[in-house]
Amino acid sequence: MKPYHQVAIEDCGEPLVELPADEFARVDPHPYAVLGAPYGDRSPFFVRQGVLERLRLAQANLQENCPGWRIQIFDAYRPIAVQQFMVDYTFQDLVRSHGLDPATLSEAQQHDFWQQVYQFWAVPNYNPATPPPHSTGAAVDVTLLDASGQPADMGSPIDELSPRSYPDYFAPYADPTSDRYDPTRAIAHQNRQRLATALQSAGFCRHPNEWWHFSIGDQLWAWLKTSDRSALALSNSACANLDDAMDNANLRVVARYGAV
Ligand SMILES: C[C@@H](N)C(=O)N[C@H](C)C(=O)O
Ligand SMILES: [Zn+2]
Repeated sequence: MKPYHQVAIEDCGEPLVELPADEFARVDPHPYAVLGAPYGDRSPFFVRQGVLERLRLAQANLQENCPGWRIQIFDAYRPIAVQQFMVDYTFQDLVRSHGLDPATLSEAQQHDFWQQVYQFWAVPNYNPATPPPHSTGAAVDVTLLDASGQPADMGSPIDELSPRSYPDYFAPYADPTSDRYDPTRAIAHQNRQRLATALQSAGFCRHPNEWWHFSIGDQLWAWLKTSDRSALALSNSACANLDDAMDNANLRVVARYGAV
């Protein structure tokens, strides 16, 4: 259990809709589908209706600051069976990358490797009170394409199990007055900030360990909102939109999207 699983869920019933290919760039072929992840008749490029609207806003925000740049969708909706497949795949891949056989690990080794996996991946939990973020249709893994359509340098690939994935990992190298200044790493930091500014100004929250993972309306989002003291000072208005989904009268926060 993560702390954000304590947040209550009241599914608002918004449908899953496909991210229009003419509006949002996609990573193609889809990296998990290529591995054989069991999507059935669902596409990974679906989100809840309200999340699509916020992504449109995020891309417009991005293009105000960086004309011609686009959000590229790496992953969005993920059935729980796909979450299970990817968690198992990541565990096996990690173990093998250490020259070990997953079938012959000691208990201590298994524990250590699973901890590394779950620092970045959510548990494939079928309990409707604690769904994995992507299984709610509220979470997206995204990066940027620059004005020439090339992937922006973000400093490390999506899904890398390493500290380089932490959003501010390159911040110490980005200050031109510091001895540690490094122009290449500074660009990666700037691009991560561009991405975060675009998404956050549209209402998304970023995963604390992953520069690419953003969500709105799920349990992690609601939990991060309660940690934000300024959010608690919002007026007690009706739940007209996602930002107002917090019930400020008793400081309780409700996630709007359950697993679909
Ligand atoms: C690892 C990454 N692709 C991801 O989506 N992580 C989050 C936390 C998840 O599994 O929901
Ligand atoms: Zn994610």
